[in-house]
Amino acid sequence: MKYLSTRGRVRSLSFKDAVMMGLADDGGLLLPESIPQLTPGDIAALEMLDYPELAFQVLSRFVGDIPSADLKSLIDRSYASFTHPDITPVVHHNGVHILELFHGPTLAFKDVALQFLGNLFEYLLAERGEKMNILGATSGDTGSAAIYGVRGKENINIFILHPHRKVSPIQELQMTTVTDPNVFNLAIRGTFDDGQRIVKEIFGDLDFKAKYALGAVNSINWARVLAQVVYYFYAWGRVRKKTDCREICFSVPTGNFGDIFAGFIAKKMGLPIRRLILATNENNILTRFVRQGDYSIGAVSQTYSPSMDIQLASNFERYLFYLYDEQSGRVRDAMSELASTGRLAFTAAEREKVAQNFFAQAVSNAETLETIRDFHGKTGYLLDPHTAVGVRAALDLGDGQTPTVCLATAHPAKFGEAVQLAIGQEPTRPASLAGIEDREKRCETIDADTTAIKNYLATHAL
Ligand SMILES: N[C@@H](CCOP(=O)(O)O)C(=O)O
Repeated sequence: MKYLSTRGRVRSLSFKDAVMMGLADDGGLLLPESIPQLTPGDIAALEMLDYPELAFQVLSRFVGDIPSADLKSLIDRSYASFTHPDITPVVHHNGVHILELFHGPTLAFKDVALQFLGNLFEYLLAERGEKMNILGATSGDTGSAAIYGVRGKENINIFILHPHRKVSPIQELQMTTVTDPNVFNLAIRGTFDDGQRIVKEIFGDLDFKAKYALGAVNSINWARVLAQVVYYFYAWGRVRKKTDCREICFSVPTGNFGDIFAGFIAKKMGLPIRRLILATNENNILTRFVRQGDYSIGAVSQTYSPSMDIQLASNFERYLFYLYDEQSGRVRDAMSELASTGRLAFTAAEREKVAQNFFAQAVSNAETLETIRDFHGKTGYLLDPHTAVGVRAALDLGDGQTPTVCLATAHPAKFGEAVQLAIGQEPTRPASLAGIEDREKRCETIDADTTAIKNYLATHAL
């Protein structure tokens, strides 16, 4: 399996080189040259595998250059830190199937890929005798998951930018209370979009990237998306066992388009996904794209689901590559139009193609709280605000026949304020959060300025 860039100027990379490159050197995002196709028989054979074995079966179709025993061992170690024996269990309430993705060390779906990526980086660096400085941006969940994935690891420093006072208090503490010497938290005076832009600008300076051996943990890194493809297959097997369904829908709360793009890849591989329901909060650029063909960047709003407070979705570029029939020249033109005008428009034929894969809904703050309250009232099950956005969209857009799996992307305890507003009491905290407010903290506040961040990196890099 070889990898190419959406912008067409990087080709024929091995999986390992694609992981190390992170953002493609031509500014695009890396994708496999072809998507492995599974027959119904292949899919049936995956249905009841346990999570690590399933992960091995899915990943090995995309990874051509890591010996099987090593890949298996990386996968096993990555999921050993999860607190649920099923890793990503599916629970069923009131006809809604909920895929719980929050049983990793930082209580969000990001752990599923970032525990693996942390171990993979360690493995590749040891093999190459190299060091790495990871640079990432977070709107709340990627940061702590990435930090936990590499804290204390040799030959890796990690620098995470989060928007100052725009993540939940628990999300902030999960990052800033990790005081291992290789972890650097930077609270930027700006939004997540500023952080993501800065990260891309710095990766785009190829001399700087090479000099400081930069590595990417955001979903610009293909390994992130790939590891997330696995749980779509996992949920399919569990829901099929329960309902004997022939097709399935997924409702995915999304901001950066990475999680739902993983579902799109699963569908391209042959998983019988009838609908991918894209659920946004009031930052509704992706919903406007699906519903009206209007992809125009607005100002970022702060909502009760801060991890999705994003305008410019990174992985949208990967989707454009397929929407434009894999013509990288068209992707290049679109990305430069977006950079200069802040918007993209789509033809009727393109909109029709989008509609074959996606339904979309934007869920307001008030609807988010209402959904947490109603669902809790009816079932006793507590949704976090991001999951509530997805559940609301699923209830409104499901076809009433095909089972819909809602991705539960985070534990409600990460968002105490929203839960308190919805049901009048704080969520019960898992053991990992006990006393988190009292722990030592380390974080610096810095302007959302590329040069300032580069200077910081140059001073603190390995
Ligand atoms: N929602 C994310 C934003 C970064 O997205 P990523 O998937 O590219 O890492 C977060 O919680 O940080």
